[in-house]
Amino acid sequence: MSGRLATEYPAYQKLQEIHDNEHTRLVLKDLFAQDPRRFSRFSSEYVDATDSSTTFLLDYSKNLITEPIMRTLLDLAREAEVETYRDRMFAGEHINTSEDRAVLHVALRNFDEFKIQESGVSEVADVLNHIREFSESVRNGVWRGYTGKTIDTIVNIGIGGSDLGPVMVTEALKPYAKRDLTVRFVSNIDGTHIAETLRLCDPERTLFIIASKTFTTQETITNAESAREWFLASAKDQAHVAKHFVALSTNTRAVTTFGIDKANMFQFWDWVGGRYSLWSAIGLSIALYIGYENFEQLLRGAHGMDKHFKETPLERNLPVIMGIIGVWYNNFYGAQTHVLLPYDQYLHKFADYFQQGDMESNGKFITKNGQRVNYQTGIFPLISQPIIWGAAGTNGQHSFYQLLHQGTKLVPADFLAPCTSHNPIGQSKHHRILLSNFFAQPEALAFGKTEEEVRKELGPGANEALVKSKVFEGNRPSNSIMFPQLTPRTLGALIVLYEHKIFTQGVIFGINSFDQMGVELGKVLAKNILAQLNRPEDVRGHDSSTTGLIHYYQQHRRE
Ligand SMILES: O=P(O)(O)OC[C@H]1O[C@H](O)[C@H](O)[C@@H](O)[C@@H]1O
Repeated sequence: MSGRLATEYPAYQKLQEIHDNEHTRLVLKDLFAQDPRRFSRFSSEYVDATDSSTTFLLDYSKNLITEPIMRTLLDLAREAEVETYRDRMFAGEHINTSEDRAVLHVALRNFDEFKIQESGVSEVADVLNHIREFSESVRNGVWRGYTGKTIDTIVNIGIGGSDLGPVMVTEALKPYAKRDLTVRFVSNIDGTHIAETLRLCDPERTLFIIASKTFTTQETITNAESAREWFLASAKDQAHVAKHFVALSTNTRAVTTFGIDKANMFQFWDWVGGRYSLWSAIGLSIALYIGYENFEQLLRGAHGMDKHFKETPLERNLPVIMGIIGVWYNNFYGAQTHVLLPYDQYLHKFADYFQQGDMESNGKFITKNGQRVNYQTGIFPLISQPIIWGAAGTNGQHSFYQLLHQGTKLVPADFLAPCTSHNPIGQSKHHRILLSNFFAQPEALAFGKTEEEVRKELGPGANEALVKSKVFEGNRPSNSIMFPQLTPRTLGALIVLYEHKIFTQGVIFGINSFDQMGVELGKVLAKNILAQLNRPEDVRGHDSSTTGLIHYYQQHRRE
């Protein structure tokens, strides 16, 4: 995050040389054959410092790496000053330079361990208490709606970071949920989203959480207004809003202007980035759904990984290891994407969540110093940030895995799975089948199937084209992450593993991972266009394509 171009570091040049000279020899089949200890050399078990049941295994041995490569990647991390920037983050320095803000999501789950000085940090415990009291009163039926009935549905209205984290975590931790409480999420401005959600709600028993850091986001405010209108159509009296609407925000004035009582506002602070906010008041829907104790376990699991990231030497620091291996593929192999493959249905929103986490953090072409990251040196463009995608369980195997195994693109993958399912139906028959796939896929990707093996299988006289089409070249890298069971605490640790991986890569790339200037232009243009939609003669200042599209809409609409 010094803002220097990654390519300027001596270790970067060295990595380029290693790649140029050795990449043809980096063949997983050979690397494993040459070194019987490869698994133990390149795998590590994480154990939470204060709770030994929070643990996972990271196996990164099926990567195109050797010890000298890892050493040089670690040199790169050191030259980029990953440790210094990490410490500056934890110290509350304003490392988000473009917005002149501290980056302190770590303070939300700190439980007073690290000393952090920044205004608002001392209020974290109070907000957690507020979350505890409120969630308990809703869950135990003390909090009642305007007709005296208990709440049975929570509707979180928010978008981006005010939606994706709670969506992912409430799905992931469903086994811990109070099942007579339903949680729903409305994010899209498309009226269909709120309309279809409200169809499922009873105004007397629904609690709306308006989640927006800024409380100015067009989608959220518009959806919130529509929800209030829908609610008042039944409740009639504005005074009843207080029992059914609460806000999560940093913007007290906008919340009260909307008509939500300050007492029903859960505060957070400008040093919490949207995509790092599920640990803040934005997690209220999580606490309501799984209970405050479980929410706190999630935070404690997150804190454990913070401690690991802060205190472990780089060569054993798991987020750093994942980060530098990612840099190896993105920058030296020209990999353009990274796939997240949780073999756990409860994690089916994991990739969606990290699409924002990773791509909104690091999808930037300008360094902190305002230089353009350089491309097009050598064969591969130096693409510094991957596109994140993925799907849960074996579904992907029946869809896009064809490309993973035999396509022309290198797609580094992370496989994740629990040893024990929360649903051991059929005496865990399902889970054993699931896991057999979790073990098989990385193996197939790494080691493939040779032409010789195919020939043997097909027998003499086999069609040549058929033989070729059945060959798996292998050598496709992956990480595998296994954990005993998906608990709140383990989930907290896993999310933070990725958060700090993203941090590490952002520092190496020299970019500011904590602003999001790239989302602004579209918003400004949409505002301008919204004012022009009524009449064709108002449509001005656009290219012919945009003008043509708006005119088509104006001709065909039926409103
Ligand atoms: O929480 P809000 O202020 O409503 O912001 C919601 C989202 O919108 C913005 O466009 C940002 O790109 C996201 O980072 C943010 O999470």
